[in-house]
Amino acid sequence: MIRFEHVSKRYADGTTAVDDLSFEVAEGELVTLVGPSGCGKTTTMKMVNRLIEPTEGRIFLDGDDISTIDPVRLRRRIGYVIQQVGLFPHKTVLDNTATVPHLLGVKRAKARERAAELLDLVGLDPAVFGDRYPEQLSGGQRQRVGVARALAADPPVLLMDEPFGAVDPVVRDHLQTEFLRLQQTLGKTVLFVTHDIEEAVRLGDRIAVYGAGRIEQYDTPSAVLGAPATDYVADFVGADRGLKRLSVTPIEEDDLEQPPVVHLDDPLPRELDARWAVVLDHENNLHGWISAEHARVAAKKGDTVRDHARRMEAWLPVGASLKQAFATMLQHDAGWIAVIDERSEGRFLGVLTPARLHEALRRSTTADARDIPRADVELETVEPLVR
Ligand SMILES: Nc1ncnc2c1ncn2[C@@H]1O[C@H](COP(=O)(O)OP(=O)(O)OP(=O)(O)O)[C@@H](O)[C@H]1O
Repeated sequence: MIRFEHVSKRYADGTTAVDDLSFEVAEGELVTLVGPSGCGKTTTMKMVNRLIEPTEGRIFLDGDDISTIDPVRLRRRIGYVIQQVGLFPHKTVLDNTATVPHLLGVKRAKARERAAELLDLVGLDPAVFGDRYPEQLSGGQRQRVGVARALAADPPVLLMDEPFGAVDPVVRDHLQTEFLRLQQTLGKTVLFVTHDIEEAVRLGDRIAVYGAGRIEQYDTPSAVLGAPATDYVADFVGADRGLKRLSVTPIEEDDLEQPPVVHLDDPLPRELDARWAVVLDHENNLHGWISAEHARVAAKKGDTVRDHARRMEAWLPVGASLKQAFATMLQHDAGWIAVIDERSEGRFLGVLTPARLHEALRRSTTADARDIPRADVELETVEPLVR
């Protein structure tokens, strides 16, 4: 979708901002450009919508050499979101969002209707926010309007230059989550500039790690964290890259253990093979859990599992990250968490234990380019604890 071929940019004062850059972004892919200040990320991005012209090389959009496309027409195919959102202060939120389609000839009423849909999509109720002016919004809300406005003409490509850079970490986290959700439905081709490796890892299908004017590594978050190509990349992603890998490694079905299972309407078991069992309903959806000790001591004649099952607090859908799994274990002080299939209304798939979590983390980096020796000592497996 976007292809850079030997692109360089040298400014008049002799600064080489970008040096012989070649890379490709596939259709529907979200690529984050990450690196320290001044390494050429913004220059790279602005060359795509021709706000900056390269000194050498060519850039293709959907097979077309962009130097042959009129810049105004080119920019209609490309949404642009920047940190200083640049909303028109004298226009309402709705009119700000409707501006581009209206300029492109869409009737005003139709453009406003579409704008309302988009505001809804980015989490702003048009009935509440539509008539406000930009100064009546929080920083996070302004950024949302910026994203809605960039999407208004439904461009296939989005360029986003530190769009969430000016808001506090909590709002930023929300905006990232919302944007990922949005991207799942929209499937735009996105170039996203950030200097924050956490953000790059969280959002990117692939990450381009920049050194001065060059890409040092272009790969998936898991590969960049698990096998940094150079010492520079290893330093940039940080000594805690192992921890960061937790957030990009999903829980898979193969990671799960199968504990004893009982059903809601079963008679209460007198004996269990373990200290607890998972309780399922008649469709094998997760209901809760039951402790063997409790079942043995508290049971009265004729009790069923339903009378003694406890709610399951610690659970996650398959595909959630190992970081979420770890956080959930800590939050609920649980030695294991249940994993369900959300697509089939909560069918129980198995449980993730700390030992399995460790194995999954290993799986995420089968090869470590820097050959850091692994600790091959297995700890005694501790029996899972359930409170
Ligand atoms: N108009 C210009 N004239 C001369 N040098 C420039 C110009 N614009 C940018 N540069 C230089 O080009 C280099 C790359 O700048 P660029 O804005 O692409 O970096 P960046 O990685 O986006 O940085 P930041 O994260 O700080 O925004 C920097 O050294 C910058 O000083």
